[in-house]
Amino acid sequence: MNNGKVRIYELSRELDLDNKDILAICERLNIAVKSHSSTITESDAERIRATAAGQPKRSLQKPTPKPKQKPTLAKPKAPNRPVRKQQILEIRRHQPSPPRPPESRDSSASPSAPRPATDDGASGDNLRQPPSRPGRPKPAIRAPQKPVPRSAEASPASSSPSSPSGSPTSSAPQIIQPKLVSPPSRSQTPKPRSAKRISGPDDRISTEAGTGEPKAKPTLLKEKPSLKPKPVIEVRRPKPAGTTANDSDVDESGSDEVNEGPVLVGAPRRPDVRRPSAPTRPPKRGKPRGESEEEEMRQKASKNATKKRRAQRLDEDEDIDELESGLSKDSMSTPINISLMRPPKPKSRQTQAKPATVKSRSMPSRGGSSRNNRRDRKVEVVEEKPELIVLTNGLTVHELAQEIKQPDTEVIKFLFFKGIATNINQTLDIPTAKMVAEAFEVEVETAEAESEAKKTTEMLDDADLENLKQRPPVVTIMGHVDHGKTSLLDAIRKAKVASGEAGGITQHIGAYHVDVEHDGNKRQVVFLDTPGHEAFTAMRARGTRVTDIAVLVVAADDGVRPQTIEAISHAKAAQVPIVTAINKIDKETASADRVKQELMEHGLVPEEWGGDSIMVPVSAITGENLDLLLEMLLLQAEVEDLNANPDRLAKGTVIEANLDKARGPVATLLIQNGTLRIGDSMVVGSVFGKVRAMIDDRLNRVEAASPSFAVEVLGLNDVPQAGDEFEIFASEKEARSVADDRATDQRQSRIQQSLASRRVTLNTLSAQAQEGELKELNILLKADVQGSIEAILASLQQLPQDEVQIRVLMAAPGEISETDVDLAAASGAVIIGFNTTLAPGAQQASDRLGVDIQDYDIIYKLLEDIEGAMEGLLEPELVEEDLGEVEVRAVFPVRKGAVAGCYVLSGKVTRNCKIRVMRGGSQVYEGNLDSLKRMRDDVKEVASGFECGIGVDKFSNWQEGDRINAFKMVTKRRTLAGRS
Ligand SMILES: Nc1nc2c(ncn2[C@@H]2O[C@H](COP(=O)(O)OP(=O)(O)OP(=O)(O)O)[C@@H](O)[C@H]2O)c(=O)[nH]1
Repeated sequence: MNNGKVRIYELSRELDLDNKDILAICERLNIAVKSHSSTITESDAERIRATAAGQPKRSLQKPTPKPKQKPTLAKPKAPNRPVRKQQILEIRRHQPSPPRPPESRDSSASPSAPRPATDDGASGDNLRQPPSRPGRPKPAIRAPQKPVPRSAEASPASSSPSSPSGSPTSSAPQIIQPKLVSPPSRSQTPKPRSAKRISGPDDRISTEAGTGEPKAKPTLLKEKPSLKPKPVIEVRRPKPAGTTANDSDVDESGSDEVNEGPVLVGAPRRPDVRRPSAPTRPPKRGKPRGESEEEEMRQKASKNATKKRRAQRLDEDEDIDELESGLSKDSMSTPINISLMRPPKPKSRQTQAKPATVKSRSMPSRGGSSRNNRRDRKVEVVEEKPELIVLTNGLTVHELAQEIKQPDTEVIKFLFFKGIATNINQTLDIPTAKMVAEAFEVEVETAEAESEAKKTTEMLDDADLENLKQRPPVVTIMGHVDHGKTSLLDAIRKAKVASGEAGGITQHIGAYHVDVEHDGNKRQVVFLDTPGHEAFTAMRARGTRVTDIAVLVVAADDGVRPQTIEAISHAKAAQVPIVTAINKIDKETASADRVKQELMEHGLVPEEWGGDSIMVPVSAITGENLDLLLEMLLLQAEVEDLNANPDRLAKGTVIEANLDKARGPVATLLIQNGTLRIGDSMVVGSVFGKVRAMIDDRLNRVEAASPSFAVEVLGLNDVPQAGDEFEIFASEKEARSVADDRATDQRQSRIQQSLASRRVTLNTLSAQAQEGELKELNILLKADVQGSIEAILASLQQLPQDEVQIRVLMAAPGEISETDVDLAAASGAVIIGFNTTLAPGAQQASDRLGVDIQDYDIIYKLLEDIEGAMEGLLEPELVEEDLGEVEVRAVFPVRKGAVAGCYVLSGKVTRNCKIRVMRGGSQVYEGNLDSLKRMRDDVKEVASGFECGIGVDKFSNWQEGDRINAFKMVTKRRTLAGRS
């Protein structure tokens, strides 16, 4: 007290209360003070004393109430600051704790350990208390937060050899033993917690505080890179047990720790950081002491601390890992840019994996890792529709949808609008599939071209490889119209075929061979004489598939023309080499160089100009350079290394086929492998045949035909198709069997094709009609008896058929058979059954082929359905529907004209209906009714017997007595009856 003044802190001492308590009292008494150093008057002091009289002394205060005052106390800054110092100081003084573990670099840890039970509640208080107060156990508060018992526990030190298990308070906290060699008996003391702090920032404080060892810690922390976390973790696990101070546990863990002690010393931190769970363990085992609450608090505190530390550590660890992985900091600092292309880290760390993921997605093609590849695949899955698909066979709607990457429903919908009702399992033939694909802007390439190109090689089996012999090249002449293909072939034939033989060739067999002298040997070249330009795309393409070399004829006076380009494309697609014959060089206007120039634009570069394309200027008329052309063909053939195995059963392709009145089916076959002999059993396409006779291109009857030669063959059961392959079988039986199977397949395929393009059901007739495709309804009628048939047919004839005609494909009594279904499928008909049944297999066939079978037992119902189906095909029409009649009884002029005051005579009148204004029997207006009112209100309609006001925008010349006919236009389905 000075001059009658008293300072708060003096008063608090005097009253043995905390400054804050005094301050609180001051506040209550409205005594203005700022802090504990503020002065008050003696009178105020007296008042405070009086008030404080009934207040518990500081030493007796309980922690609980204090927290409430915290906020109040917070104002005075003083109490807050000293917290740390105070903590440490007091810890030292009062720590009755047992011997400090050697590891306790965290001297700070130790203080917490000794805390007696009475500390529990002190947490709140201690913080508020002035630092200098001795005798207070509070400091423990801090301890619990950082208390990292674990490390201590981990380190055997916690149970110092000197201290018996039972005496936790025996040793002073400062004793920090670096040794890990601790005795088995670990004291139950809470010390271990102090060990936890090792990793906490407080550790450092404590270290500085004076423990000798501690200093090493900070170093360790910084040197983390060298630390290896794993071993530490292993070591630490046992700790908790020891921490809890159960003797038995202690012993076990203790032993472990001893063994691994050295590791702990070296790498104490990591474990703490990495194992957040560790701190929670001790409490469980520590319960025995009955300090569960305190334990929990400490754990909480330590958990938080550990979390923070862990976060720090993780960051640090990451850095370490990065260092370990050899990545420089620089490289890590720029990952954002670089990582877009490649993940910077090989390590699988989630936080980094994510960005890598994103990156790899953005640069799918770069991905080198499997993960990236996976993503690439995903991207492919999500891929957009392809530009081109290759179809080798018919395929189902579903398969096609998948091919063109469209939903099944889209394909079905498209087909439906094309009048083809399908389901996803229905097979589409190639033309239909192509149509669909192209509608979805996907180009279609039938596999024909590809397989054609391969055919020549497919003709060879592995077994042939040992017996391969050179064969003549098969050459096709291609080119634009009138460029001289035929003339060239004729010229060659005339020049090379002995006149006697050539003269004998009066019948065209589609192929012929010429003999050429080449390198002193007699060689052959086989020419396929393909049909004229009208069959260019089809037959020429087919020609290339069996062709070894294509001769491109280009008129020197005309140059490259559209079909020239087309021929080049075909040959290239079939990977057939091209030898160009620049024809008509005898003409004055001929310019071979110009042709070469133009051909270069299409990828054919003449050899003489540095390319690899053979070009020979020829004249079919003068015969100039024909030999050279043949030479070049043989040269090219050598390059192609054309071989076949003549010592096997023949295989090849049909060049031409026709039905000869005298000789029956005749086919010109090109043998592509093996040797064809008289008597061979063959299958051509789906046709069986037994070679009865063979005639070569020079009209000679031959017994055998070797590879690359063409012969006319007699003995087939049917006429095959040009382009069909033929194959010889060892036994006739086998050949017949194969032919039968193929015939069945073909039949099936044909049915499906017709089905796909013509399927009709009663329910889909309308759709087809809308497309303008269906003008007739095909019906296949089966009934119980002939009488029913006649009755039904007579009734059907009654139906008006001026727009849609009924076509009865077949009407017969009997059950509906599988054959009926086939017929219906092939002709796009609906089967109508009347009082009849389905034969076995018919239902399955109809399901399979999508044929609609309607069964009736009442004739009028049958007619109704058919009529309905037909009506569905008729365009709907707009018809006028009367609403009512209105009379104008007054005219009210308005701003824009006039409104008619009306009375509804009959029916009704509605807003926006159409009206026709009649006056004296003639129409004065027809149009829309724009406004309809009743008693000034707009209404939707007015019924008969009521008055209303009618306004029309475009008409106001109303007169009393006008009659208004109200009507509306409606769409009506036209009925056949209505049109008869
Ligand atoms: N001056 C001359 N005219 C030729 C030559 N080659 C063909 N011609 C004539 O060109 C015309 C067409 O000859 P073709 O052999 O019919 O031509 P193409 O290419 O077979 O015709 P298409 O079979 O219709 O495609 C005929 O009038 C031939 O006489 C030639 O080398 N010189």
